[in-house]
Amino acid sequence: MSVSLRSVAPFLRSARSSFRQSTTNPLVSLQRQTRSPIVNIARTYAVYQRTKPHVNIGTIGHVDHGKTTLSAAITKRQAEKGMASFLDYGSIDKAPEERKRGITISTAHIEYSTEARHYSHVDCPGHADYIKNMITGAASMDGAIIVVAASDGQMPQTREHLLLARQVGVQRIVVFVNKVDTIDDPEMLELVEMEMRELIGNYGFDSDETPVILGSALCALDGKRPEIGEQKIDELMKAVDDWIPTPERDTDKPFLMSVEDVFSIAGRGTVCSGRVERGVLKRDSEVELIGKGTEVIKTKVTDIETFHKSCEESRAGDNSGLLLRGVRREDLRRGMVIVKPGSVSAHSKFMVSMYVLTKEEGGRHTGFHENYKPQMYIRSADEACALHFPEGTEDAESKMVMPGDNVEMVATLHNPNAIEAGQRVTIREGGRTVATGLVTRIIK
Ligand SMILES: Nc1nc2c(ncn2[C@@H]2O[C@H](COP(=O)(O)OP(=O)(O)OP(=O)(O)O)[C@@H](O)[C@H]2O)c(=O)[nH]1
Ligand SMILES: [Mg+2]
Repeated sequence: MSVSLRSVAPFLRSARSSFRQSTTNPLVSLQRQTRSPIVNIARTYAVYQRTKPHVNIGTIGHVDHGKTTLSAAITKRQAEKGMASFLDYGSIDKAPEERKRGITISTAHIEYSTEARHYSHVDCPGHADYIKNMITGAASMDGAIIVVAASDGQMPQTREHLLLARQVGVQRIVVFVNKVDTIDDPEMLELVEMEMRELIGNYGFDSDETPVILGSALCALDGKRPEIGEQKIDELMKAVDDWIPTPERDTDKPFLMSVEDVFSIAGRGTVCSGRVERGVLKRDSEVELIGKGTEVIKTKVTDIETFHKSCEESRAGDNSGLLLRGVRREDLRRGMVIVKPGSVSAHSKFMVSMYVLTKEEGGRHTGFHENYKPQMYIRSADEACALHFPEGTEDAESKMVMPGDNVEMVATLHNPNAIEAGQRVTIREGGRTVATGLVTRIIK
């Protein structure tokens, strides 16, 4: 009995590539095309640092509190240690120019290292841009530095950014209380720190253990008053190294493959092909199939083929075909997921934070109302859905969502599917992308 999965491979490949094209997220591809000089410098530099664990972080916080100044100061300090290229304020704050070219890149991507790790750092210029970048996936953050000016204390965007960081799955943050050069009264500084600890606690971050560093980004950048300048940048980077965990590698997570195609091979059984999103699966492992209504199908993977060869295991990033024991072809369809038992369940109702594309970005020309019914693309699934305003929204009946808006809505799927908080989705209608979204909370 040795009919190879290879016989279906050519078909499998073409099916997959055409699917890819149809679901390529326009935001992501735009982002790829937009190469700023900063990114290129950073790339050249990054080559030397492959050996260190990589972490994505960024500066967030209220307008004018010193995010860009701090970002520049970090590169200056790390450059002095031979672990970055110095980027001055002007080269980081290129955002307005970049903004004209594409919709995602209104943030500068900066790279540097510490002794311990390699960082990609995003300096988020403004509120709306930050939200858009987080939702569209242009900026992914494993941790964040929240900047708050001692002269102002916490402001509306300090709170909104904390909330959004939490919603997109950031578990730990470090607080930098900036502009302490403008404050003479030590009690005032203590108060700012206390208030910040309380605030971050309200948003679910650890109020006691979270490091809070008090310093001046401007002094660090200008090489003045080292006790509140460069020394504080060193303390900040130490805190970031110690407090923000290195993200779990995809291969360490529970196995998940999204089904793109299903075949039956005479004499062998049913094969599902797709790209392995995370985890590692060994041959003869038990798995569950999720996405056929609320039913969970339990089965076993009796053979694995990756890159046209039968193999012992399939890992994150592989395109694999999995031979499933005792499952009928009719029970399977594209969009279902094959997962490690118990790791994922199907849901039909959840909150989704969306960025609605403008006409120029290829989106709708007009707004939409309550009970809007587009298609939702979730991994390889294409599901009918309905969007409603959250309960208690004022004037929900007449309210409109306009192109360019950020909005959080309740999505209801016609067919339940494997959904997790942090999952990115695409909202499409009549073959074009209308919005990109991020699942923030499961309801049902
Ligand atoms: N006195 C003092 N001024 C500072 C310090 N850090 C930044 N500034 C000043 O504060 C202003 C705003 O700084 P930015 O770094 O542009 O602030 P930002 O948070 O990036 O602002 P947006 O990107 O517009 O949200 C600038 O004039 C800086 O020179 C500091 O430590 N002390
Ligand atoms: Mg800025």
